[in-house]
Amino acid sequence: MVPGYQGARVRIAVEGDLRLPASVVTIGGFDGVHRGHQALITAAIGRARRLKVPALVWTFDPLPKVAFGKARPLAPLGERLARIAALGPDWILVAPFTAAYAARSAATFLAALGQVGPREVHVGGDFRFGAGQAGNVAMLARAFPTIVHAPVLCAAGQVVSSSRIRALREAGQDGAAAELLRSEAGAFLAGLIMLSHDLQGHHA
Ligand SMILES: Cc1cc2nc3c(=O)[nH]c(=O)nc-3n(C[C@H](O)[C@H](O)[C@H](O)COP(=O)(O)O)c2cc1C
Ligand SMILES: Nc1ncnc2c1ncn2[C@@H]1O[C@H](COP(=O)(O)OP(=O)(O)OP(=O)(O)O)[C@@H](O)[C@H]1O
Repeated sequence: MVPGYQGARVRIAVEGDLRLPASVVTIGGFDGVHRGHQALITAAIGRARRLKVPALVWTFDPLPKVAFGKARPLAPLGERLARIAALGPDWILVAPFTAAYAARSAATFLAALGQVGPREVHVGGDFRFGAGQAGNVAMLARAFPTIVHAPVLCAAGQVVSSSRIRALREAGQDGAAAELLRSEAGAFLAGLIMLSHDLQGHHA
């Protein structure tokens, strides 16, 4: 078996096309799918297995910070999806982050989230949503059971973040950046295999 391959099929949907009666959801741009993201997604998948409902990773394309011209992505969408798929969720939902989407209110976003039946939502404490970033975890928690995760730190005790990885790369510290992005050996390959299964499924 390929290391990291969970044996499950990961399905990809576009927001609006998917309705689920129940799920465990985690949400974010997940740029790079670094070790903090991996821990968050893996925890959400663990809870979904325990609750016997599908695990769904809700992400955005383009990344909001890229759409707002604040940063360039660490990796293209295909790599992001493959790295998420390698962690073994049942669904990856991609929301097209258009200007109209970014203008949606926090309440409108919560209504869309409701369509996938969140039994739990897993995010970090800094998660924001809705026009002007008006929505926060307190608002999310009023709508759905919300689990707020403490940030994963690196060996030096600093928060692992996409911004920090970008800064490390810009400073020529590629090794340190790669360490924060590290995942199980073969996991990226396994994710690609799962995605290709998914594409074959769609074309069958
Ligand atoms: C419906 C919606 C509207 C958003 N509008 C804005 C916005 O106006 N300005 C902004 O900087 N970010 C906006 N965002 C992006 C969020 O602040 C945030 O980046 C996104 O939910 C992903 O979370 P993450 O940054 O923790 O990965 C919006 C997000 C959503 C879901
Ligand atoms: N180190 C971390 N540990 C646990 N959760 C994290 C960590 N970093 C981000 N998250 C969570 O992952 C989700 C996606 O976060 P996001 O894509 O903004 O990552 P980020 O690394 O914080 O990016 P940026 O540096 O651009 O702000 C959010 O719910 C966020 O709180």
